[in-house]
Amino acid sequence: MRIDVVTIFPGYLAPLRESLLGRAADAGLIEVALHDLRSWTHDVHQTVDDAPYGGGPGMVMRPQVWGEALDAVIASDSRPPRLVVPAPAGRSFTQATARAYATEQRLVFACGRYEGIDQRVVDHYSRQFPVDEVSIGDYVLVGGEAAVLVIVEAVARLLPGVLGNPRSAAEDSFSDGLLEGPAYTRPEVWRGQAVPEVLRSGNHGAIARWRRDRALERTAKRRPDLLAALPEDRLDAADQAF
Ligand SMILES: Oc1ccccc1-c1ccno1
Repeated sequence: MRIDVVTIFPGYLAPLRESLLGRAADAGLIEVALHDLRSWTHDVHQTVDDAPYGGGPGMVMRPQVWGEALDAVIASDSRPPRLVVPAPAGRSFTQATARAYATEQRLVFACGRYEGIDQRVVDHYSRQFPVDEVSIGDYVLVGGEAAVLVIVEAVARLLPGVLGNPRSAAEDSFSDGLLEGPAYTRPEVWRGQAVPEVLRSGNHGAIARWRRDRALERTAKRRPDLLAALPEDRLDAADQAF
């Protein structure tokens, strides 16, 4: 997978070259290219924003600069892109979105700052490629760069060969629509708290049931919306207690 990120703060995306993602890039599983939006400005101040039409606070990022940048970046590789624009008003980015993005040949991220990017940029490219405005949560950031770090990590870890143990991605939270339950490791007792007996029993059936119950319990308590959204056939008779 090829990932391009257009931003006025390329340094913010340096973590994409670290650890898991760094190893994935070194193994050729993902190819990450960072592009400084200001490279496509033509004035001495490298202006990327302007006052919003209709007035109001803040500044809006100019369509001309974004158009030249995205034209150049998209043309730099033959793989068809999905353009992803992190935005507080975007559709929620979920594990399902991450799974869908993991099947793409190429993701091009446009990092907006200030009050966002002139809407005509999204409208223009939507006529040529799939374009998603996505939100990583109900809060406001200063720019899209942090959201790109979150999205790229959630997607890259699903790519074959990126995680050491492929079962991790298959069994982590949300993979079965539920939150993961509690996890334990040695020592058996820590500050007077013992690891639940069942986990040390070696009874794999009982362990699987206990883990399912803890996941259902935690999901019912913390994210009842996820439980309500589960298709009927995903809950068996033993699950009905939740
Ligand atoms: O708050 C933002 C500002 C710019 C770009 C993205 C965001 C955002 C907030 C939540 N998800 O994305």
